[in-house]
Amino acid sequence: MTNKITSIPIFKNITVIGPGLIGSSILRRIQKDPTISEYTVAVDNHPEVCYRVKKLKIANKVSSDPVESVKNADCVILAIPVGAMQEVAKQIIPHMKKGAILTDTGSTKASVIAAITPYLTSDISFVPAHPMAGTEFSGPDAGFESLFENRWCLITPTTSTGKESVYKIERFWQAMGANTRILDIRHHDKICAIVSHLPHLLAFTICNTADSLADETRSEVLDYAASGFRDFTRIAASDPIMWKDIFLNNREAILEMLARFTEDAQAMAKAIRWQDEDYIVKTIKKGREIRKSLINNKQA
Ligand SMILES: NC(=O)c1ccc[n+]([C@@H]2O[C@H](COP(=O)([O-])OP(=O)(O)OC[C@H]3O[C@@H](n4cnc5c(N)ncnc54)[C@H](O)[C@@H]3O)[C@@H](O)[C@H]2O)c1
Ligand SMILES: O=C(O)C(=O)C[C@]1(C(=O)O)C=C[C@@H](O)C=C1
Repeated sequence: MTNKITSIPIFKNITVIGPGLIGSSILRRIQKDPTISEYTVAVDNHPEVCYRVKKLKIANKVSSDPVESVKNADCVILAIPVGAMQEVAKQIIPHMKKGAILTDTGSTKASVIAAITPYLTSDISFVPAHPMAGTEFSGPDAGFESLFENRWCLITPTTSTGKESVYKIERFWQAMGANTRILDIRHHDKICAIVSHLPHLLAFTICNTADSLADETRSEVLDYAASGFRDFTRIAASDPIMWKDIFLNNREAILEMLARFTEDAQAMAKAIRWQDEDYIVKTIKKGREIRKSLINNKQA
């Protein structure tokens, strides 16, 4: 059965490969707004994910066969870990419909583009995209239809991405509730290294540092964790496969941002050692300003 619509949908058939947190949130939004797509197929290589998506009734069809599932799609969305993009793209592109759009939600862009481009044919337009929204949870039960509401979706076209397909993917993400922005590929990876990848690296590391403390101190960390440490543990609870893939696929930008951060942390250490009050207060004030502007931009 297809979704009931009252106006021409952006896409007739959408196939989502990887209906986890991001993919299932997309499917839920389409279910709520059938002007996005008339018919949806969800594909996953984990039987338990297929089982849950069927139970949740968030797609018209659920399958474990990517090749069969892309044949009728006008738009195929890869919502899988960035390290799995190449293998899946290689498998599906030869079976996609002429004129169809291939897009993704991956957190790194240069590596995903490099992985997919060799398999593209002239009749498939690839529109790389990255919704800047998520949580520390993963899997189909973690998704929700308002996940992308008022968040940014960054689109990084390549030199061969058609203008018309970029426009369609922009409309698609706007229908998801997001604001869209076109960004240069390398610039995207640099920005995400500082606003997303480095904070996760710090969160994973601080939890490991706390865990490697002496036994009695470690148990106290857990007993008395105030909100500072607790906030780090939220993002440190994120999926290991997804984050291993992100770190290995945006190496240069992450290492550059980590080096800059290390220099700044050293400067702060020096200020504490020499009791440089001005430097310490100036640094803290900058943090407060950033928090205020996030709240003003409705991103906090
Ligand atoms: N979680 C976030 O906050 C967030 C935000 C924005 C973008 N992203 C990106 O979106 C993508 C999906 O992230 P997520 O959080 O939804 O992950 P998730 O783990 O919740 O879902 C990924 C799904 O892909 C499936 N999968 C993995 N390999 C597959 C394959 N070869 N074939 C078919 N299915 C496969 C998994 O079984 C899983 O159901 C990733 O590239 C991630 O970097 C994540
Ligand atoms: O909000 C969170 O918990 C997230 O981890 C979401 C988050 C982020 O770092 O902001 C994670 C990865 C993305 O690619 C985009 C968004």
